[in-house]
Amino acid sequence: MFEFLIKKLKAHPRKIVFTEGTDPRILEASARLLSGTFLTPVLVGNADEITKAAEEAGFNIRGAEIMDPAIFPDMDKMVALMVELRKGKMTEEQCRKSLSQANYFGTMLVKMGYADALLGGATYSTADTVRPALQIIKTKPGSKIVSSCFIMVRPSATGENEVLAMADCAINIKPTEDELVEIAVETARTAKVFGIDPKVAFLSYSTLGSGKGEDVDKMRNACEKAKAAMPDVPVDGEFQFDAAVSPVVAKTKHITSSVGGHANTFIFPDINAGNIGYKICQRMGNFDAYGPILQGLNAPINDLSRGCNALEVYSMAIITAGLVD
Ligand SMILES: CC(C)(COP(=O)(O)OP(=O)(O)OC[C@H]1O[C@@H](n2cnc3c(N)ncnc32)[C@H](O)[C@@H]1OP(=O)(O)O)[C@@H](O)C(=O)NCCC(=O)NCCS
Ligand SMILES: CC(=O)OP(=O)(O)O
Repeated sequence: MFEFLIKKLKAHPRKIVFTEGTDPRILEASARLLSGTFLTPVLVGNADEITKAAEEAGFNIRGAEIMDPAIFPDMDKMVALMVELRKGKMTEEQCRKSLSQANYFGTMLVKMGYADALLGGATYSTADTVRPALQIIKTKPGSKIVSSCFIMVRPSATGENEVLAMADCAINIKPTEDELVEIAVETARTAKVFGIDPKVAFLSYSTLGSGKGEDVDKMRNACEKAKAAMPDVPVDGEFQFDAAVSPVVAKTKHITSSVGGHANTFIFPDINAGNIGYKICQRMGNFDAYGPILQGLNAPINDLSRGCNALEVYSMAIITAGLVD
């Protein structure tokens, strides 16, 4: 599934920071990465503890770099840079304290060029993984917000994978109309990277006015703006999920566009719907969930679900570093 990214990495090998250096899933994924030569793990933590955890779990991590904030020789330089980047929002003392933690330290390793990418969140919550990136790395030029999407993959009977994109399931709690437009544009772009020809549905509890309410209006208005923002991509809504994916239901609910019944890129109204929706798909629909893949951030940093397994860590590491420009 991600061979195209491995090929890219083989041409330009990278280093990726893992903020949870002693987690067995991270160690297993690192061992697997080290058996290739395209992505070097940089494990954050105490070297003795990491080595012991790897030995106990039976994983060979020879070749991985280990970076321990407690003995990092350039810590003063790192603190000074973080104080400058936080522009009066954090004191030197607050920055030094933050940098003793793997999430902030790892993010600064990327900022300072010690590594190319970062993957965290095996035990850190999404908020604690993403906040340092929002504060230090910031949005890339042209983006107003950082958002996220999941690439959902399920093998089909034909042997071809069924691949969907879902957003925003992890970052923006209650996106505004304009934020939903930005999320849709970024998600259509991400979908294309993963071989999806996007058909974007704005989801709701209403299909084309069948239900009333502020949230329906928000999705309908955002959908109209998204159509204007990406005229070359099929976009439609507001749709209920069944009308978005079932051609029969789409016909019954009088949808005439090519998106109805055939959507593969889903924009949820808020994080409640998005997070619950992708997890239902993953746990009851047998989809593998890759993400949350952050969009609009000025460096390749990604989060994991704490429910992830080692294979998902391995794949997300390749996705994260493979998306380096
Ligand atoms: C992402 C999240 C952690 C940010 O929350 P927060 O840290 O409380 O946010 P704050 O408002 O204090 O902002 C912190 C910084 O991030 C920036 N920021 C916050 N959300 C942002 C976004 N979506 N895009 C870009 N920047 C953002 C703020 O501008 C601020 O920058 P500054 O400190 O330089 O001024 C929060 O939106 C969140 O908790 N989201 C849900 C995460 C979650 O639980 N997901 C479910 C499981 S995946
Ligand atoms: C993405 C997500 O839901 O993360 P977690 O399961 O860690 O909360």
